[in-house]
Amino acid sequence: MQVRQSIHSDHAKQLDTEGLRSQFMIEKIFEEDAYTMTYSHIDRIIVGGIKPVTKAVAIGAEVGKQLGVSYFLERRELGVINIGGPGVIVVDGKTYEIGHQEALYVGMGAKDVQFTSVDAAKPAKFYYNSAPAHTTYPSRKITLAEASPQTIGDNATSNLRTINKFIVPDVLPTCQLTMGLTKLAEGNLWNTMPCHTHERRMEVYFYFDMDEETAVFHMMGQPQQTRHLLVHNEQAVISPSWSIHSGVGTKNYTFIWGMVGENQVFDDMDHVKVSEIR
Ligand SMILES: O=C(O)C(=O)C[C@H](O)C(=O)CO
Ligand SMILES: [Zn+2]
Repeated sequence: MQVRQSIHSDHAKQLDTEGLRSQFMIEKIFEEDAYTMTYSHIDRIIVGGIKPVTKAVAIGAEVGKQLGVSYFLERRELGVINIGGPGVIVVDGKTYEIGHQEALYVGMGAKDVQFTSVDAAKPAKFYYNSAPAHTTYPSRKITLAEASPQTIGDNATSNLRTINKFIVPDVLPTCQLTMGLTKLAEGNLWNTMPCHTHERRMEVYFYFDMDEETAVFHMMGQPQQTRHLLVHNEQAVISPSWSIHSGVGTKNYTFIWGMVGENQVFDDMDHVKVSEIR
């Protein structure tokens, strides 16, 4: 498990490229037949990927020890979105078939969660976020059709995109976690511009569906102290509450956003005018 401490905006604005990358980027999300796990002190979100190829993968008791509990989800909830081939998740004996771009919410208290791929030649890639929880809400699969899609932006501003809200209060109850998947239309490059902050929630962006020789310039920092991070395929960025989170790609791409914090109101954003960004 990698641990990232919270970071103050006054500290962040002093950092060079390597400093920014080591604080905010998660460069490797998927490893074959294993899980990865990054624990951020910012709202105590956990971020990672699970890629079973030849065997089932579970987040086992070893993590319970690091979290000070006896198993991973003893005091946590989990959101998973599969960006790979068809997969299966078994939660305490109950089987969920999770296809490409389908999601599973797992409520607090699930003891045994096993991840497998249906076809080793097209392995599932389960990207996940986990947040501290106070009660158990029912585990549930969410399909893309159920994910409350919203198409916004415009070709003229190169930001036409569809936001698929998988894990939001309109779809199912959770303690604090919200997650969704935003897909940019072909020829469109900008996400979340005009940009925003939300002091009440942190957010993690995970970029994927990117070709080898493409990149996203992810914008971060306070609105008048912006910096950028160069992101390649299947890399994630931790965005503290004080930071904008927006990006422009050299080609269209898809990303998963996950939020944890004070409220779950998707539209509760403090928008920043483009003319006011520095
Ligand atoms: O494309 C977008 O705009 C988004 O996906 C926005 C994120 O979901 C977000 O920042 C929510 O606060
Ligand atoms: Zn946001």
